[in-house]
Amino acid sequence: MSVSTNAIFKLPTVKNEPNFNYAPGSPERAALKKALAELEAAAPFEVPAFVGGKEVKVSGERTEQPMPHNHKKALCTFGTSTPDLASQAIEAALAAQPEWEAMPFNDRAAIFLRAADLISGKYRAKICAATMLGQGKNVWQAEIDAAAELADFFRFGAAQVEQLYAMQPTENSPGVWNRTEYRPLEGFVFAVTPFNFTAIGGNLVGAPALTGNVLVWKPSPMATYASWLVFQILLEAGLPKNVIQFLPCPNGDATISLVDRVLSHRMFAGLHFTGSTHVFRHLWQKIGNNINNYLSYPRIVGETGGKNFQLVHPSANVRAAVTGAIRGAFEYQGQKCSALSRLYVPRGLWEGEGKFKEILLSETAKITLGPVTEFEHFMGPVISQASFDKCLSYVEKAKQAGGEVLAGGKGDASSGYYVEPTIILTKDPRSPTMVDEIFGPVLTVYIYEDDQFEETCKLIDQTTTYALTGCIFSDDRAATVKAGALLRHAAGNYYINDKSTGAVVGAQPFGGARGSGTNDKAGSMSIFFRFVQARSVKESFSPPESFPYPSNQRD
Ligand SMILES: NC(=O)c1ccc[n+]([C@@H]2O[C@H](COP(=O)([O-])OP(=O)(O)OC[C@H]3O[C@@H](n4cnc5c(N)ncnc54)[C@H](O)[C@@H]3O)[C@@H](O)[C@H]2O)c1
Ligand SMILES: N[C@@H](CCC=O)C(=O)O
Repeated sequence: MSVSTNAIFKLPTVKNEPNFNYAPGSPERAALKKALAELEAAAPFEVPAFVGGKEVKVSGERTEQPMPHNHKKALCTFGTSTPDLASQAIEAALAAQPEWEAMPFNDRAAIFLRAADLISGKYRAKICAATMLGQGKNVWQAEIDAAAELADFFRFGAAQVEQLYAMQPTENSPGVWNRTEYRPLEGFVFAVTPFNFTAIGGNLVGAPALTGNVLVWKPSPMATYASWLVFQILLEAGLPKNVIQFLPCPNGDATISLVDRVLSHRMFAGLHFTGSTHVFRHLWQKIGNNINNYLSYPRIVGETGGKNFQLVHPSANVRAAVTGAIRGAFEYQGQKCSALSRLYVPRGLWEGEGKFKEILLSETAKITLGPVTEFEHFMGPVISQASFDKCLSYVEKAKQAGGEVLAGGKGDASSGYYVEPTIILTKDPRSPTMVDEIFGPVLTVYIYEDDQFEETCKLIDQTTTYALTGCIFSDDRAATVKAGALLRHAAGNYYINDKSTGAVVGAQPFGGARGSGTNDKAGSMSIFFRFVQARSVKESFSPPESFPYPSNQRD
């Protein structure tokens, strides 16, 4: 319920956005093909910065966001937002704050509900097409991200903030009314967003804005166009033009200077980050170094890397476990933070006719790689040359560590950044590809002895610094219970007889602990606590008019 001047409103009930399936002949498939053709024909788009309610053409060298499946062609170009522009952006955001935080919640919520409808309706094909061309997703991966998850973040976000605001003190002594007011943070929030999910970019700005915060948004250079579209949709939905400032910037020195300027501002009130662990730690250190400059202690929210596991128990349904492994490791080319990259299989299930290895390899051999515009491919390109090189360098590292390449291991970056779905068998459970986040389609398998199940759980728990996602396939309830306990701290999102990826807003709040982030659970009410400053208000209807207490009276 939300309070306006003359009524208490109740938000409409929200539901997860149903997925389109894009089957041949379906209207959504035709609409998507049309959107892809239109974007390809019109690209490269020029994406400006947006500061103080206006587009700003940034002068100087322009950077391209290439299409990963056809990297000679750019989807968009953008300039380099400078530290001075960042300073202007902060002042513009701060100037917008009083009006935005004073807007009744139901009106803020209505903007995000309307944006969700624009995403799932009018702009569905366009935002999916932009995510496919710019971030190298196939149709299904774009649909579950840019259409469904983004709409879910905005709709569930509104409902979760409504729930948060409804959390009120339960105790009121006679003549007293106690209330809690959830104020936005005093200052601005800085959102630094990753390339791999259009929805995450939207949520990193959307969650703080829903709770009345103003923002400076530095999108990923590799997702600039889709981020710009999300921003345009929010404006069309009625977001006041100066609540979010949009600052595109290439990686490297330019980003470092921009970030330094933003993080040294006295009114910096919160960081909403998703990306790699090392960048997050670096930002945290900078914030620590500036701690004496700030008006308040900034809220630091960061969801970061993973080295996600799948544990197969000897009782497991092998076909289900293989399917979980293939989808978990190779969908979106292993570029989900939740992607599977270390697989533990018991020796008794591994080798032989109809066993795990045979099914895994024969199914993987059916995967085709190709341009995102050819809908039949299960896999597409990785995001960049750097990612391509990283994947192949890890294949070499695995070989040097004694690993055997069972499938893939090669790539071709001549037209798009294609890395084959790669499966490595290792005898060393702490070899580099079992420990480091690669963020590509490289899966390493370790075979454990069937009677070493508990030891293997402990090994999984202690192998990496990450604790993002993990799953177990088991049809033995006692083993499932045992693993659940031994792996309690090894993953923030844990799945039983399901793959390690695919968390849904409202259903599986997302985030990991240890080196994987602050685990503030995107997609749940918890995240909104980080972007409010509660104020407790006590109102006395009959305040006392003399100071002594009864205990002060003489006997
Ligand atoms: N845990 C999660 O929920 C989650 C979700 C998605 C992605 N991720 C993680 O994100 C990573 C992949 O995304 P990415 O490649 O965009 O990550 P990244 O860390 O390279 O970039 C993230 C953001 O930080 C910016 N950035 C890069 N270097 C910077 C620096 N020195 N100073 C300040 N900002 C800098 C980038 O421009 C981008 O906006 C993976 O590690 C993945 O696991 C985690
Ligand atoms: N929420 C997504 C992962 C987002 C990270 O990249 C999943 O659960 O697969």
